[in-house]
Amino acid sequence: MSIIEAQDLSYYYQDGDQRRYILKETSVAFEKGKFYTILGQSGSGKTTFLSLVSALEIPQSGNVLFEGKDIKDIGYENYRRNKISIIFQSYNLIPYLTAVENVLVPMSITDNEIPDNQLAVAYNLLDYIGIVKDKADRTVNKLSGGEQQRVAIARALATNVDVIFADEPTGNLDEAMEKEMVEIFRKLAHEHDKCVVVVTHSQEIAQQSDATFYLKKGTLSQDE
Ligand SMILES: Nc1ncnc2c1ncn2[C@@H]1O[C@H](COP(=O)(O)OP(=O)(O)OP(=O)(O)O)[C@@H](O)[C@H]1O
Repeated sequence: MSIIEAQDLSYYYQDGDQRRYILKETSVAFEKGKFYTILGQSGSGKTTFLSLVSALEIPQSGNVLFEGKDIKDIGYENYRRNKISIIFQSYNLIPYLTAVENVLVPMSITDNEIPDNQLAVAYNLLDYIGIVKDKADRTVNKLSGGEQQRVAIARALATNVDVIFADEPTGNLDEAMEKEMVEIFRKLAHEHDKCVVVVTHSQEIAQQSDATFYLKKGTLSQDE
């Protein structure tokens, strides 16, 4: 069964008296244990799509289901806080906190069960993603872009959710770092049974994923 399902999603903005559709009755389903990519030209609506499936925006019509249940009924805030994580191109970390403090933040606001030894869990997560203790204790503005994105991935894992959305996560990183990030996403899907959905411009990343969807004219499909 799919963990995330978009059903007939439509999203438009009003341009004078015209409705400009970014997404038009598009449907797609994602499963656990798989690493998906979404490709599409600039302005095709990829970020908009991620915003809808992560409940940062609400579609004018259509539904998003999580484990078969409409996220409207789960509650948008509950869904955002407890069911999914988002990784952004610009990391969106809190710059004056250390790496480990950034990872602790979502643990303090989720309703999901988190072990008592949160600090140890946070250090472990960072270590797993390649941030050793010395770097974990640095304020994040003293880390490189690649290191900051690792912290953002560790933060995304902190609440133990099954679904990870990422919007151009390697957009600010060099090729070597991009490869390492892709390895992490593959591992999260294949070894930790996460559902990982990555929006990207990179054909190379798409080739490494289990399935690629192309966003064109408001519709997602597996055909180029
Ligand atoms: N509220 C809005 N008002 C006007 N235009 C909007 C609004 N929301 C989105 N758009 C436009 O919709 C289009 C789709 O935007 P979106 O950011 O989803 O595309 P994208 O595929 O992620 O692009 P990129 O690859 O460049 O990040 C863009 O042309 C954007 O300017």
